[in-house]
Amino acid sequence: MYAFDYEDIQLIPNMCVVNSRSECNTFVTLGKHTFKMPVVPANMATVINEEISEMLAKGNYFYVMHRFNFDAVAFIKKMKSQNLITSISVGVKPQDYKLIEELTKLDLIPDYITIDIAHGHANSVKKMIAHIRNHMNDKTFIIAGNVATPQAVRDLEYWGADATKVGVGPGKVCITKLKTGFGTGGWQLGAIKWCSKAATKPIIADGGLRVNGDIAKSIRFGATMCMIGSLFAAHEESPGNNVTIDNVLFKEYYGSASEYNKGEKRYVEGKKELIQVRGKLMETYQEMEEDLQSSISYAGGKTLKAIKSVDYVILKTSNF
Ligand SMILES: NC(=O)C1=CN([C@@H]2O[C@H](COP(=O)(O)OP(=O)(O)OC[C@H]3O[C@@H](n4cnc5c(N)ncnc54)[C@H](OP(=O)(O)O)[C@@H]3O)[C@@H](O)[C@H]2O)C=CC1
Ligand SMILES: Nc1nc2c(ncn2[C@@H]2O[C@H](COP(=O)(O)O)[C@@H](O)[C@H]2O)c(=O)[nH]1
Repeated sequence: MYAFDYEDIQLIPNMCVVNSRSECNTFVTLGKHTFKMPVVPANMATVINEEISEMLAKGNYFYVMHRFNFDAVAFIKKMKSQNLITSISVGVKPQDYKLIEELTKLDLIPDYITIDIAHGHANSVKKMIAHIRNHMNDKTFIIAGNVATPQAVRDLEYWGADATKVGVGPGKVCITKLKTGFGTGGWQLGAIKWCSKAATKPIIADGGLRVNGDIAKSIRFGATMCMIGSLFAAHEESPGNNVTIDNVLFKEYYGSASEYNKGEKRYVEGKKELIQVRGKLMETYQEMEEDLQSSISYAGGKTLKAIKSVDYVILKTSNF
């Protein structure tokens, strides 16, 4: 397979069928719910917190709360008391099994559960999917990952996942490729294409998106939703620490497998970066929505569906 990434591709316009880009609709359905945009902030401690989750849910945007030092029971109670969508992450450790049991007992079943581990094509994920299904039946939508191959997508779907998350090592603060030699870093868009051919359920493209146009490219190659860290990490509301250098405000953005998140230097596969603060989160959402509406118009349609079949070229040299 030819390995290519976001910057190696350009989508080719079709004849326009709208008079204004405001006619283009960026809505996407995942499970039982329809959201305003096919994007979700990464479930990382420097990207999302309870306040942002609540704000996104109220705005009808998809979110996945992270799983680090976090009281899922209290969070779900609070969100459900406001009739908001509930979406949490779990790992595969004993405490994660207990959490599923406790949530079931308390009748606090989340709308979405993301099983979030580095190497998601694993027996541990198979067991966790079975555990969730045993307790919650089909009342929750299970997203499982992360994976990198069609076989992994087929297995996770067969084990009961409702959606798979694709991307091992393409992230901005990821060092998996350097530390292990493995992953989709450098060819993430190719991996999305390859995996989506095997998928019968939605795929979430996770990591490696660097500009808004990468959302349309992910959709063209088979993603239903895009998980994004670095583009969402540096806003006034972002949970990362503030750092000021020469009167310019930055936010810390670090990997979930970095020493900063883990609190120890064991199996480190993530690093920390400073990103300049770019304003309010909702301003970025607004800009992303407008850019995606433009993408839909260039695709010659009125909905995201139009993007899925546009022609594209692979550039001889990267356009960046
Ligand atoms: N998308 C990506 O490319 C990556 C994402 N991450 C993120 O970092 C966070 C921490 O991930 P993770 O370490 O998996 O979570 P956890 O620390 O919760 O570990 C989950 C379990 O999987 C084991 N494990 C982790 N990596 C591997 C592996 N390569 N092979 C076999 N077993 C493994 C761990 O044991 P033990 O630690 O003892 O091996 C542990 O039992 C997550 O949020 C994850 O999404 C991390 C790396 C890559
Ligand atoms: N290899 C690692 N990947 C990580 C780590 N923490 C998070 N991630 C992944 O990155 C994406 C976000 O990528 P971005 O390019 O949009 O910034 C996130 O959703 C995870 O899948 C890590 O420590 N190591």
